[in-house]
Amino acid sequence: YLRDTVQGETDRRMKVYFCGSIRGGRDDVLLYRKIVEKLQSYGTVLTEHVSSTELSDRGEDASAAGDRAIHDRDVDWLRQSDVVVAEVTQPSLGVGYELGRAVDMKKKIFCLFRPSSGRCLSAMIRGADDGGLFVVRDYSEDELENVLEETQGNPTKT
Ligand SMILES: O=c1[nH]c(=O)n([C@H]2C[C@H](O)[C@@H](COP(=O)(O)O)O2)cc1CO
Repeated sequence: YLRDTVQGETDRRMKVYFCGSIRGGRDDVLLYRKIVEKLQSYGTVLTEHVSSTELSDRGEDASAAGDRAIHDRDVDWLRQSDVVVAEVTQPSLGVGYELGRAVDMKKKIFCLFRPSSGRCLSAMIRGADDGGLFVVRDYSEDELENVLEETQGNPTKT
């Protein structure tokens, strides 16, 4: 039952903050979709919009809310979250910023990177892996199902 509840709190679902590139580029949006669907079997994903194919690299409607509103809402969600899961293959300033803030908040962080992209992950992300609260996991697309199930780095195991 630990799967969809927070340890010691059987009355509420785990809150997951998912990070993925938006203005940094939407190349991996279908992968974000798959990750978010999987995470939704573990708990509530606060940032489901990140995985929406409707959302372009312009981001959410900034005219209605403004970038400040997006920022403040997201930092608030980050604070509320039990775990942060980030797909970090597509470089994104916003994702890097969220991860830095999350480290400061001492959140449990799980980063997923695909070496098959040919990219080399930022040292500020790979180098933040401490084998404890901050874990970076290299994976390939066909491993996606298993990677979130694994004990080591599994966001649902505390
Ligand atoms: O419209 C938005 N809504 C939003 O929630 N974000 C947050 C969530 C994503 O994990 C992250 C993406 O940052 P960026 O847009 O710099 O790639 O920032 C970012 C934007 C646009 O920057």
